[in-house]
Amino acid sequence: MTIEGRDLSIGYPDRLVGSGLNVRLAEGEVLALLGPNGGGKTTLLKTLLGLLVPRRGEVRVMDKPLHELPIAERARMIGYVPQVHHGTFAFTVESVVLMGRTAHGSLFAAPSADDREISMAMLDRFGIASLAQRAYTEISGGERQLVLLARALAQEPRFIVLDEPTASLDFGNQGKVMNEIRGLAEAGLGVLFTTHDPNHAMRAATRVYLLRDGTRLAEGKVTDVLTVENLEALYRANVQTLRDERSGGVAFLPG
Ligand SMILES: Nc1ncnc2c1ncn2[C@@H]1O[C@H](COP(=O)(O)OP(=O)(O)OP(=O)(O)O)[C@@H](O)[C@H]1O
Repeated sequence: MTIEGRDLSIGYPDRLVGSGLNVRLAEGEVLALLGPNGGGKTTLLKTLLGLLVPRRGEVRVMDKPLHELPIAERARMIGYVPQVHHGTFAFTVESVVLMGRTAHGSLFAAPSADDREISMAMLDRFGIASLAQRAYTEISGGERQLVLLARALAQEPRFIVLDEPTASLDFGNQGKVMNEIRGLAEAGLGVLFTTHDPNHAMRAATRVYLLRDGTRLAEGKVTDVLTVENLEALYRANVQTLRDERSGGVAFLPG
């Protein structure tokens, strides 16, 4: 099963952001999308999710046009973790996660015991079960990011799309989320995430897609594409590497 964007032109009513984009995400793989600020990553994600209409080309899920899939089926198929937001209404954290379960029942039905159990298990998975009865508007940015992750997983989708999932997280939680992403792919989900840290792509992704000015700069296996040359071209900045003598692993440093 795949999500596929074919020959996509992406953008907003008054602005073309990118064109000629072909993206494919299969179950069981992790695709990392990297690129400079304003390069089009979020616009591409939203187009693949059907939140923005492509100006050209099409998005297909399971080889059917995305727009032909009923909304409820889309919700069961694809989970989305947007860039962290503040929230307007003071829902409890548990209620926010339970919203992920509406993909599996009626929007207006009361949550079942199963829904509550799954939601609490997801909060526990990210070490934030103690926040369940707190107001979503009164927790930290990093905590909100973990709640949104828990909500997307409570949805039990086949694909999960994450926009900068580690942006507000502390060092420990960044590692936890990277491990979680790998675990999800091992469990058979297809995962697409954006990041500003090539090291996170190195840790968690099977493939990477480099996007600059709405154009694909390179795409392929992590070890082939994450090179100093490609990263310097992507960010128009100097990049250095640190090599660990024992493991042979490489880390990238900006500047
Ligand atoms: N709602 C909008 N209407 C018009 N233009 C927009 C809108 N949102 C973003 N843009 C523009 O589209 C371009 C791509 O933005 P996008 O958010 O996709 O970039 P990004 O790669 O996700 O950036 P960042 O890394 O800073 O989050 C930018 O030039 C941005 O100013």
